[in-house]
Amino acid sequence: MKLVAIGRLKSGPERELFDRYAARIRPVLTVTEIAPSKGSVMEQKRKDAAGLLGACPENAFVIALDEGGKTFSSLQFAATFARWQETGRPLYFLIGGAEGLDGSVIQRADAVIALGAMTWPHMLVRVMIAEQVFRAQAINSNHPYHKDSRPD
Ligand SMILES: C[S@@+](CC[C@H](N)C(=O)[O-])C[C@H]1O[C@@H](n2cnc3c(N)ncnc32)[C@H](O)[C@@H]1O
Repeated sequence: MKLVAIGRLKSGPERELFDRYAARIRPVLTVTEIAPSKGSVMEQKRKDAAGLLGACPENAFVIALDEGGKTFSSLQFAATFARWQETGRPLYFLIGGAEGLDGSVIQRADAVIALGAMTWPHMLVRVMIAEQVFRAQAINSNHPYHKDSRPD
C-alpha cells in the first residue's frame, strides 16, 4: 500500500503523527514524495499529475484524495476499503499539491474520496488518511480502537 504525495513532509508534529499511524497499518503504508513543480497553476497541476501518475504501476488501484470526492462514514469507508483490498491490486493513495489535482488524475483514479468538503493542508491530509486506513483495518478486524457510539 502506497501513498504518493506532492511535497516533502519535514520533521515536526505532522510527521510524528503520520509515522505513528502508518506504522500500524498492514501491509505497511510506504510513501513516495514528488517534488512540487513550478510554473503557472495549469503547468504545476499537469507536472504534478505526471509525477503522481508516473509513480503508479499500471495495475495500481488508484484512490485520489480530492475535496470534491465521495464522503464516507468510517464504517462505510472500512467496508469500501475491504472491497478495494479484495481486488488484489496494490492500493495507491494520491494527494495533490498546493494547487490541487489535475483532471487527468481524477480520470485515472479508480476512486475519488473526500475527507469532508473543507480544504485541508496536504500534510494534514496524509495524517488523516493514514488514521482512517488504520481505523478501517481496526473496524474490519473487530479491534476496539473504533468506538461507534453517537450522541443519544
Ligand atoms: C491544499 S489542497 C489543494 C486545494 C486546491 N484548491 C484543490 O482544488 O484541491 C492539497 C491536496 O490536499 C488534498 N485535500 C485537501 N482537502 C481535502 C479534502 N477535504 N478531502 C480530500 N483531500 C483533500 C487533495 O489531494 C488536494 O489536492
